Amino acid sequence: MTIEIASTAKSFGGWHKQVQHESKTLQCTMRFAVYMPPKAVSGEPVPVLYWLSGLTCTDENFMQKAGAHRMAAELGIAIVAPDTSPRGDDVPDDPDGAYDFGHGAGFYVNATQSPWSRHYRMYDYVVHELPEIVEAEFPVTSTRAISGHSMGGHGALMIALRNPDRFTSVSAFAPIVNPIDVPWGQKAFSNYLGDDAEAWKAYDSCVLMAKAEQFVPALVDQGDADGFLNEQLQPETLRAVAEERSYPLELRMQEGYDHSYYFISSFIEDHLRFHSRYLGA
Ligand SMILES: N[C@@H](CCC(=O)N[C@@H](CS)C(=O)NCC(=O)O)C(=O)O
Repeated sequence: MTIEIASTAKSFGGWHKQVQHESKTLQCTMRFAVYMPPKAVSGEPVPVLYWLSGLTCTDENFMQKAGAHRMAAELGIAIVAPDTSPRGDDVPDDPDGAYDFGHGAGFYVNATQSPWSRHYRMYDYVVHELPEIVEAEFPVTSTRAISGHSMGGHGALMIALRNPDRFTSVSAFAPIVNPIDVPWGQKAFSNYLGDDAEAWKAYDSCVLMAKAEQFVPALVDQGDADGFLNEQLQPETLRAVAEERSYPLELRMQEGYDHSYYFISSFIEDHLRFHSRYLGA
């Protein structure tokens, strides 16, 4: 595997790098971002928090706007932020150019429907190819946590619920918890996965949590002034499942916060400290 370092910048004693590579899973050139804390830079392997961003994002939004580097440096945690979809002129996009499907909106699923199935395999990319590259190329351990925002919060919860042995802990900001039941999820899943809604359930956190046999500690923050709260996010549905199953979920409603990175940057320290307890960082 060949990777190319597209940019490097020192940050809080560690390094932020953008990494470009040919993805065999997604059949296109991809870029992801890595933050390496000072501990890793001095040669001691550190655990990794994978961050999955929301609609319209690239590898840049979280790294530039969340203010996570200071705490990751202090705790000795690496952060890896992939792009949110396959990219490039050969990768089909929403025919109307909508922001909630296609480029920037891979929804972390493996598409089964034409023309999406050739490139849109973000589930396999995040679960398998990305950690393989990161663990081969950087001074990290194979101890992993996962977090994300909105569509990426859906991705983080769903991936942790499906892979409890691969992640020590999961957290999310304003996640889409029940995509099979809300417009963003229904549009994406019907196109990527087809009309049979049974197939969608494999990617729905509420469905997965209801039948989970192994628990991954979970923290979710949700702003109550988030414009997407009632139509798209509906975290109370996940709370009800967690209570029913005695799942270790802490769901915090945060008064006055919206859907933006101002909200994420206000609570990212709590999320990093939460993960560090399980990562053994
Ligand atoms: N209408 C908005 C909806 C998309 C949106 O709110 N995206 C969130 C994730 S769901 C985001 O993180 N946007 C990028 C940013 O704030 O940097 C847009 O086009 O930006």
